[in-house]
Amino acid sequence: MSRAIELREVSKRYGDTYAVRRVSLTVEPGEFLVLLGPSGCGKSTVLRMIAGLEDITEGELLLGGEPASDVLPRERDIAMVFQSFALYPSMTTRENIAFPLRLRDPSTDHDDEVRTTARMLAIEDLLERLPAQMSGGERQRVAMGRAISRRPSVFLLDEPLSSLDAKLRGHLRAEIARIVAELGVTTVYVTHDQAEAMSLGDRVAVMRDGVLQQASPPRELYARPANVFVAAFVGTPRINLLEGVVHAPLDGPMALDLGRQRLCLPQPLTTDHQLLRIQQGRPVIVGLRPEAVRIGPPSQARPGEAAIGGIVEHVEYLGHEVLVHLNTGSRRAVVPDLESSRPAVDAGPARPARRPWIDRALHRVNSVVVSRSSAPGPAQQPAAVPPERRTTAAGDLVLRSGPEHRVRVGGHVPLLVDLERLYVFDHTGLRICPAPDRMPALHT
Ligand SMILES: Nc1ncnc2c1ncn2[C@@H]1O[C@H](COP(=O)(O)OP(=O)(O)OP(=O)(O)O)[C@@H](O)[C@H]1O
Repeated sequence: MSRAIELREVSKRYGDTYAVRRVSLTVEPGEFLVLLGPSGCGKSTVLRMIAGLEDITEGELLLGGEPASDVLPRERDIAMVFQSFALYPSMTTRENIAFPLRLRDPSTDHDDEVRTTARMLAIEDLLERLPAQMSGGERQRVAMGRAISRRPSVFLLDEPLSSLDAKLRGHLRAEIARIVAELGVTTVYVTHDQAEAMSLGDRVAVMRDGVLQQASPPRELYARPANVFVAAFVGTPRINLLEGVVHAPLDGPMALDLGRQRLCLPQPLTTDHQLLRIQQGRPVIVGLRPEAVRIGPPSQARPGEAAIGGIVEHVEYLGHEVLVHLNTGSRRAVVPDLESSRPAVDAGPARPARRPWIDRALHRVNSVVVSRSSAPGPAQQPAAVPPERRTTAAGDLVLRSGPEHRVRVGGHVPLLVDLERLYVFDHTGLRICPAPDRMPALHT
């Protein structure tokens, strides 16, 4: 039987510091929920509170609809697997898997249950081995076997794959998805690896600094991130985030100023774009996923695409695709918490400050583009990101392209931006385009 897990306004405080703040979240019976976030955001603490290994400072936990905050860990019918495979070194696989069963019922022979579990995990040929005689991946399978052998109603996994190499991680990830689906048990899985989270979870709950940011199915998380942090944490390469200013004159087309270039919003305006009008003159963060920008001249623009230009700074050939790093003369918006935990994707080796040829080339691009769209004056420069956090790294935009595109470092390329895939976040980081499902009240 699997049970629902419900956290109601749950907080955890260590001394004066909150590790988890007012998290409310329900995991439905049989659901696979992934807790995702950077190191130190409180994921493991949430898991440990569900398991009863940490007391809840404020709020309430319910298991299967029953208050459980004060229930002893061993009475919660929960199994947990940690990053480090907690196996008894002197016990064989068979004995390790049988151990929790023997604890519950010492008088019975549990061989059938052990065999069923071993078959499910494809470790039947390891039953007589000791942990020291197995690889990391095999040991982690045995640890899972031990956790699931007594068929818990809730299964908690804390970064179970993080100490394994990439190939094994990919393989075991698929195995975990299969096993959990087969068991049909309510599962909470902690990771800081967004690809792992997106591929495993029925829903992914993103945390930052102890606070739950959004809990949604993976597709929704990617397509409709609630805020700039979620947008940036999910997706590889990371979404391009640029400082911008909304330009919405009463008598002309609306646009987003990106420093030296401007994205003109296509007419007639979509409802989402119309709603940006109230941000006139305000600094915003413009988000463009790498697949929302393509190389192409203005003459090839499809409806809904806007033309800009950029200088190629770095090209990553990945075989099936090419990532092109460009300098468009915009400023990258920096999202605190992300920069240290997840480095900008494959931006290549650290480079010195902008090279002279880039300045010359940018001057050429900008003199063309700016003449089309009167550059914003200093008063219009966005202040969304404090100057001390602004990055001086060259290259502000990454686009994903087919391997057939051959671009030259230092070359100027025309770009087409799909404005149907445009994201805009306000100065607090909340998504305002596409408009949020629940619009905030207007303050007059
Ligand atoms: N026993 C403790 N005493 C004091 N602070 C703690 C304790 N345990 C955790 N913390 C703090 O609580 C915060 C959340 O920790 P937690 O382990 O839940 O984060 P996490 O998201 O799981 O990180 P990681 O991915 O690195 O494991 C961190 O700032 C951590 O330093």
